Amino acid sequence: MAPWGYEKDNGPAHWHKDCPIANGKNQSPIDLINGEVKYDSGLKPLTAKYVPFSDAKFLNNGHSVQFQPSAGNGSELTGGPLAVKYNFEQFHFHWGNNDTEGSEHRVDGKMYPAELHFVHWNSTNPSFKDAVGSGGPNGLAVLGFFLKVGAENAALKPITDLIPKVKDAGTSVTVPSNFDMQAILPATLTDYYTYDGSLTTPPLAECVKWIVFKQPLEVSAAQMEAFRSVINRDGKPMGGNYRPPCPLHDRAVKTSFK
Ligand SMILES: CC#CCOc1ccc(CNS(N)(=O)=O)cc1
Ligand SMILES: [Zn+2]
Repeated sequence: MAPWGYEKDNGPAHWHKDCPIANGKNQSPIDLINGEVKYDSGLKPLTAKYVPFSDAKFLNNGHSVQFQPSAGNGSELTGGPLAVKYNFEQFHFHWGNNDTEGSEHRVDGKMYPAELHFVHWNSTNPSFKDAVGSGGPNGLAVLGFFLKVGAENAALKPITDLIPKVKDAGTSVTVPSNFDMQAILPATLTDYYTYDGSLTTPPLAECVKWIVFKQPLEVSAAQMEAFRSVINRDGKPMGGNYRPPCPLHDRAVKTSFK
């Protein structure tokens, strides 16, 4: 199979050939249906502490654009549905070629123009790769933020301003060390959906505690256009790099809000 992607000949419908777990019972993303979720008063507030990175790259890996520090720096996620501390690994985006599509998760069938994922790994593992392969839904914790078009996002501007430098697959740039990742997050990490799921890209491992925030972040139309200028490894616009929703099967989606 050609390397996986989102085109007709290598997209989500093909992924099961290399990753049979694609047809598993704990796959992501899903459609978050408000009439079927259950409020859980036991969900604690989430705390994300992101400290400045001295040497981080912003790169085009052919299927997304990704902020990737070279090694751990003590940025961590705790609380919410998580029993232990999780280390920050990377963040990346999924988006569409127009404002009616682009997010991976949906809310009552509604798609947002984009979705931002902050990937973290369970610190009881020796490494990120061990956490992916650790089995069960506590290997990784991914924060999902919907993006909608509105005001310019000043916190993401240092990143969206770098996009022209990583237009082509396989390119990367160094991110200025004064980039403040914490500023991307809302002041309080409240009102989220959480459920046990998987990576939404190969290897599709069912190792993820998903935490998807109800409140979208805003980005400007110009920032959305920057994403839409990114090219994938086939030389085509990368927009459309989202997996469609997967069956919920017998999973529960819990909410931190009523
Ligand atoms: C071992 C291994 C591996 C690959 O690790 C990843 C990590 C994150 C992702 C992105 N997946 S998502 N969209 O669910 O955050 C894909 C592969
Ligand atoms: Zn993702």
